[in-house]
Amino acid sequence: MTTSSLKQLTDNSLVKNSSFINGNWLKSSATFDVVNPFNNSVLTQVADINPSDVEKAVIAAKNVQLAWQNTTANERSEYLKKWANLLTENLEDLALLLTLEQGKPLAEARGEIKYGISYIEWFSEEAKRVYGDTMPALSNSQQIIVTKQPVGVVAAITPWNFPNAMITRKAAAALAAGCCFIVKPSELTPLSALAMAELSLQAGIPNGVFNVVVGTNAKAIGEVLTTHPDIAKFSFTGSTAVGKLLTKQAASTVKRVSMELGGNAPFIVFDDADLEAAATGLIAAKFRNAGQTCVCANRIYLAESIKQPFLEIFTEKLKQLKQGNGLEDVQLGPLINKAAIDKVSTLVNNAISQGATLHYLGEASATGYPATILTNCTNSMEIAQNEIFGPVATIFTFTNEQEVIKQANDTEYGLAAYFYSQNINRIMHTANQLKFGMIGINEGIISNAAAPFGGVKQSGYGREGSHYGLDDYLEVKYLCLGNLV
Ligand SMILES: NC(=O)c1ccc[n+]([C@@H]2O[C@H](COP(=O)([O-])OP(=O)(O)OC[C@H]3O[C@@H](n4cnc5c(N)ncnc54)[C@H](O)[C@@H]3O)[C@@H](O)[C@H]2O)c1
Ligand SMILES: N[C@@H](CC=O)C(=O)O
Repeated sequence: MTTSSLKQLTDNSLVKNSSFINGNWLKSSATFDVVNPFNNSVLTQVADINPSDVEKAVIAAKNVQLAWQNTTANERSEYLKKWANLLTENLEDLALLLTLEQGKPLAEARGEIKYGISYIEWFSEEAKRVYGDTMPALSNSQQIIVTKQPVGVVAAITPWNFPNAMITRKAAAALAAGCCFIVKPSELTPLSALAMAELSLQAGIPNGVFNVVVGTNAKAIGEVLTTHPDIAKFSFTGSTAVGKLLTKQAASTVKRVSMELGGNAPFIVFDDADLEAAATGLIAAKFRNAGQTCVCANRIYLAESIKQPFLEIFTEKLKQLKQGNGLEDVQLGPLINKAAIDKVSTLVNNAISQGATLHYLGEASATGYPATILTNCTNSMEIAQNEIFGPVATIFTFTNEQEVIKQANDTEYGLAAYFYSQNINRIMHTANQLKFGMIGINEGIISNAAAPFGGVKQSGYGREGSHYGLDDYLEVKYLCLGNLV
């Protein structure tokens, strides 16, 4: 399967070319190109929403908010299940679309669609478990009752690196809680979001409950979504720089805000680790999505005594990864665009000029970046303090536990961290001291719908997935029942 065209889809009605508002496809005279990052060919054109039309989505969501929140939890659960089932029935087409617009290997794209569906399935069940509370009152004539209510209309902005799952992780929780939802996906990957909209229509989700606005003027669209008084909550996944800006904007109407931002994950291999397992975990944590993942291992700390044997195992594994067109039998796809390649290239060149050693350089396609291992890295290098977002493994060494924990925490980010050890005392001590929202212990892949995903420090706040994932979409309401006799 190598022709790289949307014609390969079994059901071409999944290819939609305009924003989805109130159950309708909103045309616009202006369009933008959606490009396949592997060969830079234009896949299709999509209507570029005029930012003044974004308010139509807000009005549509507001108009139906009360009716949606008054459906029963079971009814919302059924809608979500139908949507999930339709995504499952169309898994192959959705994966193909995702690879074509984003570049990741087809097997990974299938994995992302299943991962995205798992959030819809998860929250279709959690919808039924929005429990309240009662508390002992200070007087026998009063009773304290706590209920939970949907916050209201939710707006979201999502990135290109997970065009499906970063949307379902928010939308499914919002819809389950009883909130109507508007999302602006990345302009680089709008087709996956629009296909999900088509399937929401087929699932019978009422008009106005799920809306998708697509356009290139992210700043202006973002301004509407972060400042409109009829939007109660704003949820963002993307870079820390943009997250800071949007947080400020949302403050003007004191919106509830969730921020899923960038990461700079340390990956520590202690001298008592199972080296084979650690190398396998590192391949997954570092090279998934060609290193374009917020939870990617960004700094790899090896105990000095196991550095050589570990590097031998790791390098051998890395040599097995083939890079190229995501539709062929490869494990590494292209980077998203030329700017991404240039950024990675600059970080690597600067690291080498600052003393890092080029230990391994793989082969790359024209639009990819070669799988790379740099040794002799130090925390003061630019590459250690920035998200690399590419297939480059940077190796640091350490000689004692306290030193490596200090180095691992030496970052403004706090999303994910990983370490490998077989000593339970060391495991608990290290896990407790790492200042990150998620810790992989002897595990390189930590994301799943049952677990709370999110960061601390400048990686943001709020949690997605798990039973915690509903909290951001619910208001706690206290009822004081008085004058009881
Ligand atoms: N913590 C998480 O769960 C998580 C998940 C995925 C990606 N990320 C992060 O996302 C980043 C990569 O994605 P990206 O390059 O798309 O990030 P980005 O911040 O550049 O863009 C994310 C989204 O914001 C929009 N945007 C950009 N500028 C805007 C503005 N001024 N106003 C309103 N919207 C604006 C973009 O169009 C896109 O839809 C990385 O930093 C990665 O770590 C975090
Ligand atoms: N890869 C993350 C999202 C960040 O890029 C995930 O595992 O959900």
